[in-house]
Amino acid sequence: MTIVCERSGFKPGLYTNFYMGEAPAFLVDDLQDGPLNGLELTNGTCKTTTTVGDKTYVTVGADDGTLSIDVQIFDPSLGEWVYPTVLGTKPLSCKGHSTVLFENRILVLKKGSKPDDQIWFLEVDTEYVRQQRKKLGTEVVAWSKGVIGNAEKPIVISGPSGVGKGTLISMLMKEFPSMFGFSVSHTTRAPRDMEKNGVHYHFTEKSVMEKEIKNGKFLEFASVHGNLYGTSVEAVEVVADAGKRCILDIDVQGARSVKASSLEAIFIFICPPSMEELEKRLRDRGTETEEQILKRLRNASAEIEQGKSSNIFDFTLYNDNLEESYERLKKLLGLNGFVTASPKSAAPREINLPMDHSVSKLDDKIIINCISSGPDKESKNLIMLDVSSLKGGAPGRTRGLDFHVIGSMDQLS
Ligand SMILES: Nc1nc2c(ncn2[C@@H]2O[C@H](COP(=O)(O)OP(=O)(O)O)[C@@H](O)[C@H]2O)c(=O)[nH]1
Ligand SMILES: Nc1ncnc2c1ncn2[C@@H]1O[C@H](COP(=O)(O)OP(=O)(O)O)[C@@H](O)[C@H]1O
Repeated sequence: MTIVCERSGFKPGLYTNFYMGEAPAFLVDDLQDGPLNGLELTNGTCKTTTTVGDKTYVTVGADDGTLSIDVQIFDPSLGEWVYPTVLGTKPLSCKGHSTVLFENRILVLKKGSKPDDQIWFLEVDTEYVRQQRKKLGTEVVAWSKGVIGNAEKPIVISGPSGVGKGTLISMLMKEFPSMFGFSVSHTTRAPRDMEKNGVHYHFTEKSVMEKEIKNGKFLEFASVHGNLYGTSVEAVEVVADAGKRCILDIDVQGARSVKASSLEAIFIFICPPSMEELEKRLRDRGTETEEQILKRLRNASAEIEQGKSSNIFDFTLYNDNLEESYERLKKLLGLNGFVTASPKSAAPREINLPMDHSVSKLDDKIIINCISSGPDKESKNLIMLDVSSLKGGAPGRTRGLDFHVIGSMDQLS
């Protein structure tokens, strides 16, 4: 990838942003006659430009916190602005933003935002974006929120209906409430009597779910026993953001999709001691009609076959005696003899970036130059954003970020 920023006094890839009122580093308006036609920029709008290869990405947001950031791409081969398909949840409530190109993504720093919402990545040419571009046949960009620190690997649990997945997961969550969080899936099936929307599932209309699948909301989805089920990117990320380890209860097709995704996870398959016992558990549970029970039993053999023979699963757990199976599950998760149920590692460092800052890239480092003005002095801080061990990315969060203060200076004003 080449970075084309050839204006005089402008170092390639070093400083590709400006904010209305500051000296512009690179004027989009200069690209060609009138390339901003159609952007309708008004006062109070913040825009940045970043050039990647022969394309210019413009991010536009309002500095009054009312608008999210929108993206347009100027493609010189077409000589026109392209409005890309924007995947992922985009950042909201911006009070201005600055950008810098980092490899195949544009790092966006939101001004005046909370520490957990100030770093975002607009992926413009990552593997995921390239795949989606091919699939959708349009220009694609994808948002991914940046997160300081890392999260523990999620746990994917699969197995036939009635084997005891839900029971084992509930036991784990009850014993270790601060350690584990459940990924609440979306489904088009009807809720059971005791099931709560948003807790057990997000019960969703089929047409709505199909539309959301098209919009890239799901990490994986599958048709199971005649209904649609899917794990949204958000379902996994909210658990990780809360510092908990995410548990996914999904079928074998879903497990296969997760295995192929960028989400690193531990895969566990739960097996029944026999088909007779599985049928007994399903019938005794009393949540399905006879027709649904028969359908689930028919699907069970194929699921067990795939669970055992595919290379998806790291562990197979036979759920015969419940207490013993639960102990074995804890053992394979390394939880035996765990006394304090608080695994949280030290809280990641948080930094409140002041409104007045600029961002630049120096070699492989992101440098943030912050200026804070007090009544009688002005402080300047140089902060390095460590991006050397990024993990994840769209679809999902970009993790592994860290801040280091590398210099500060107070000046009397
Ligand atoms: N692929 C996929 N499967 C899911 C998801 N949520 C649940 N499932 C699976 O769908 C199947 C049916 O789930 P459910 O209707 O709750 O019935 P149960 O397994 O008998 O409790 C189970 O195998 C679940 O693991 C999801 O988000 N994605
Ligand atoms: N090891 C076990 N022995 C006997 N019954 C079990 C065992 N594990 C779960 N059950 C029961 O089997 C039924 C199905 O379990 P559930 O957790 O709902 O399965 P799944 O989530 O895999 O569909 C429930 O009534 C549950 O109480």
